[in-house]
Amino acid sequence: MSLPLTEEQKKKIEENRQKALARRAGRLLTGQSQCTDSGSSVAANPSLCKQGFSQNFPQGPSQPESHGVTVKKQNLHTSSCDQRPHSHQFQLTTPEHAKGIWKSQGMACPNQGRPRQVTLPGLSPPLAQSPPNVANQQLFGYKISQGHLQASHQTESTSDANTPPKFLAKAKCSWETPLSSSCQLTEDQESEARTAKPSTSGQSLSNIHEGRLQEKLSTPVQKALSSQKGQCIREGDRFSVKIGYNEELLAVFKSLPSRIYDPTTKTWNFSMADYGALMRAVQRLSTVTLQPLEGVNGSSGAQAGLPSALSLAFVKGRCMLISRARFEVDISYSADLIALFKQMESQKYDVKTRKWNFLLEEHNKLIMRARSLPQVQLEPLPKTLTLAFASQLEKTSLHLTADIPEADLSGVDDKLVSNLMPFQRAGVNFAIAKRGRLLLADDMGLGKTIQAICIAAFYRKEWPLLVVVPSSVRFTWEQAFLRWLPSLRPENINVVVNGKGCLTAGLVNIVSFDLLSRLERQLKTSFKVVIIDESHFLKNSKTARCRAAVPILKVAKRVILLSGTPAMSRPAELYTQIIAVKPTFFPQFHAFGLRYCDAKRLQWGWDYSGSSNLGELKLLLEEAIMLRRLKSDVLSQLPAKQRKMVLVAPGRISAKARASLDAAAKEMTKDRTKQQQKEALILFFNRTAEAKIPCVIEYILDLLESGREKFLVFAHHKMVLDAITKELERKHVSHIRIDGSTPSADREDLCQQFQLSQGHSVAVLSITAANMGLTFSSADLVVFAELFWNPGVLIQAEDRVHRIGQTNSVGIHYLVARGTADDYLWPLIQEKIKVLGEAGLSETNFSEMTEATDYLSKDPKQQTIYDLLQKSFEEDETDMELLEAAESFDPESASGTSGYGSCDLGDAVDESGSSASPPTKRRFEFFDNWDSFTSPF
Ligand SMILES: Nc1ncnc2c1ncn2[C@@H]1O[C@H](COP(=O)(O)OP(=O)(O)OP(=O)(O)O)[C@@H](O)[C@H]1O
Repeated sequence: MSLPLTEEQKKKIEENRQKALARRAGRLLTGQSQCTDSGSSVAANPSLCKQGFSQNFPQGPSQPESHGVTVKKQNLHTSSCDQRPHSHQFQLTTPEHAKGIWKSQGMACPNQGRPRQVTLPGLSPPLAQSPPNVANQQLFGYKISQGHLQASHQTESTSDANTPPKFLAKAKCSWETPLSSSCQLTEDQESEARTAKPSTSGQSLSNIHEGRLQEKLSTPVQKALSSQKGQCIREGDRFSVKIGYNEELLAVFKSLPSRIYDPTTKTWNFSMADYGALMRAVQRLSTVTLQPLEGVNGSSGAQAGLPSALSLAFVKGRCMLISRARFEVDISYSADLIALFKQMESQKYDVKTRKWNFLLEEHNKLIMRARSLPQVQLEPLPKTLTLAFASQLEKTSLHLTADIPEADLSGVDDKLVSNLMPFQRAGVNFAIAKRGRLLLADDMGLGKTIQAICIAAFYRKEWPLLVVVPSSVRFTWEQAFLRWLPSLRPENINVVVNGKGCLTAGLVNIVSFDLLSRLERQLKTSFKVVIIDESHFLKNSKTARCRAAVPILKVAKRVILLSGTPAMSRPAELYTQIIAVKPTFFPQFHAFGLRYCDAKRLQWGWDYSGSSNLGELKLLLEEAIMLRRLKSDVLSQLPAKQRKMVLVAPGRISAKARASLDAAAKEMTKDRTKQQQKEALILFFNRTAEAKIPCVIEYILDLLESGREKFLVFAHHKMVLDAITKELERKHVSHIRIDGSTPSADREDLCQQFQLSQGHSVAVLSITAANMGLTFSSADLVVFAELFWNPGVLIQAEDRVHRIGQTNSVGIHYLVARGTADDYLWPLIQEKIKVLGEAGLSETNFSEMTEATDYLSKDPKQQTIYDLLQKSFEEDETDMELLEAAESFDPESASGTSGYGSCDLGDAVDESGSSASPPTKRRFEFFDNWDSFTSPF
């Protein structure tokens, strides 16, 4: 990417060139007359003439003429192979005619066939043989086009039977004719030859010599018709060669010491030191023509008097950050710049990247000095980076570890502070050091919620607080606030459940992204403290969510963004989150796009979907915006299992489902016979399953949107399993399903399929059919869409993931829907687990590891139901009855207690897939076993 030379530079070059040409012409003519004066032909004393050349002109490689002189292609190169005519008549030989290959004179000369000579008096002999007065000779009255020599003069030729008449008539060649017709010209070439008539008059001596000089500098050797074309391309201080396969050339490549083969581009590249050698070798190859590098002197600028093209080339590049302390310069070769680099104290050359790098503290000095080099344009680091790394830029010595002070959390509830794990405490310190504006991007399950609550609580004086979350976790957030901040009363928390809600009614206001975009107009004053959970939901600036949230964030004093996956596919997704935290960073997206999104201008506009300079982006984010720890970084601080009770949104339960549930609950509290009570209980469970479906689906989709790739979803009712798989199919999410109807033989295969799958994959599993014997250790999250009254079965199901082979801490999410049977099942399960733990039969303590363990209200009606459940489960036959009854649940039936196929039967169903009723005995064996574990008393 070189810029045009300035007028002054051009003028200077032209002056130098003219002087050099004049000097050389003088020397050349002296040499020439010596040759002719001696009265011998070139052949008689070739070395003398050759020497005369070599003293003045670069040997070997063709050179581009970059001094404003038109390049005419002619091979005037002298050669040690003395096949030149021993006369003033210009003669060329045509070897290997059969292949149509035009061998250079520098090659070992062919001797196949007797060379036939065509005399062309109008053409001059080679330069070394030229008489002093050559002005009127048609030295350049032909040109090589695509390796063909084309002449436009009247040709006097000896008659040659092997020369095709057409060629003789039209081409008017002046070389020894080939023995075949391979030298025939195409129509295009003929017309090219016609238009290539030389000016035969008015050519000054200097012009002629200029032309010769150009030839000497820039002309590739005359090649045969089939010569393979290639091109040299400059790449910093190296160059690559773009050409197809050629055996001879490959041998040359392999002989060059600096050779590197790039398998990606399938090209060879070399250091500039080998350029001259390569071009000289190529000149001697008959099968290859290489277009030289623009502006580069192949003999490394060795000719006296000529300005080095390399030193004149305009180079443009930029600085890139490579670590918190160093930056590198990405720029093409410039001798002056290298000299400058070497003056820098902290200079280092990276042999791998072939780039120079320096300490940040030398950045400004380097930029200033580079500005004094007229041929160099070096772009400094962007302002955003210099601001973010200001401390490094100003440093005189290197302190790489950023000291983050311990925050004073004495104003935050002790329950929370004392429960923070060390890395969580460090996260809080980081946030406070960043004045409450950050993107907390810890891996999923590392406890971003507790950290965010702590950070927000540190700024409690600035509340009311706004918490924007995916709608499926609004109530989980409410519970987390209540759990970790006992100083907060439930009435201080306002969960906005619909479009009629008020955004500012509480001290803590929790709202979903979608409701925020509907309600933001309510805001008269801005929130000073805002938490955004799953902030990557804001990745697209055109969405209503983003349009509503970003203005709120820009004016807020504290912005706590939480995301385990801030960008799921490309850096462009980070932009809105970056400006939400630091509105002054990259105020224009385009600047961000150019640097980090590999922005490309296409026909219809700019494409920002790519990525570039990711290392630098990571450094910038980590320095100024983001804190990210992976599970593997803090594994030693994590419990093996992290259970989470997710209170799914009651608002998602339809009015019809709610009515059914209420009716079922009412039925249970009536004074009925034992059998009637059980029937009511069964109906209550079935209606719970039905009611939870929309919340479960919403939660699973939110997990997928949040970047959770692989997880297990356990459910009990066939109706729930069906609804989940149907939705995953609709969304084209890869998944497997194992339920009671899955033959044993297929289960292991499905399990393996899931274990080996890449990307998004969900295992939809029946609690009763897939809770043992299978390993799903490639996932680290288990979601229970439904609760099951036997906690032993739940723990066994959890352990499908938490087992040998699992290297991560495992997340367990229990979806609990308020106003359903879950209200009773959840405390009941915890109670049972507690009993097991006390008896030393379970290490698990749900009560300590989950939020909201005591949300069950003490309503007498509810207490009755709880008691009923507890009593029922203590009876041996209840499992059987529940399963049997649930199996026949048909949501469409009036009673809700009849019909088949709605509940998954676990291992009980006949593996042949028969829909006939499975043998009852076998069906319940499994539960009998589990009762012996879970109900020891
Ligand atoms: N210090 C802690 N003490 C007790 N429990 C904790 C602690 N930190 C996290 N947990 C528990 O770990 C579970 C996961 O935490 P949380 O949901 O905040 O993770 P996350 O990072 O937000 O995950 P995701 O990105 O999946 O939402 C929760 O049940 C939470 O209560």
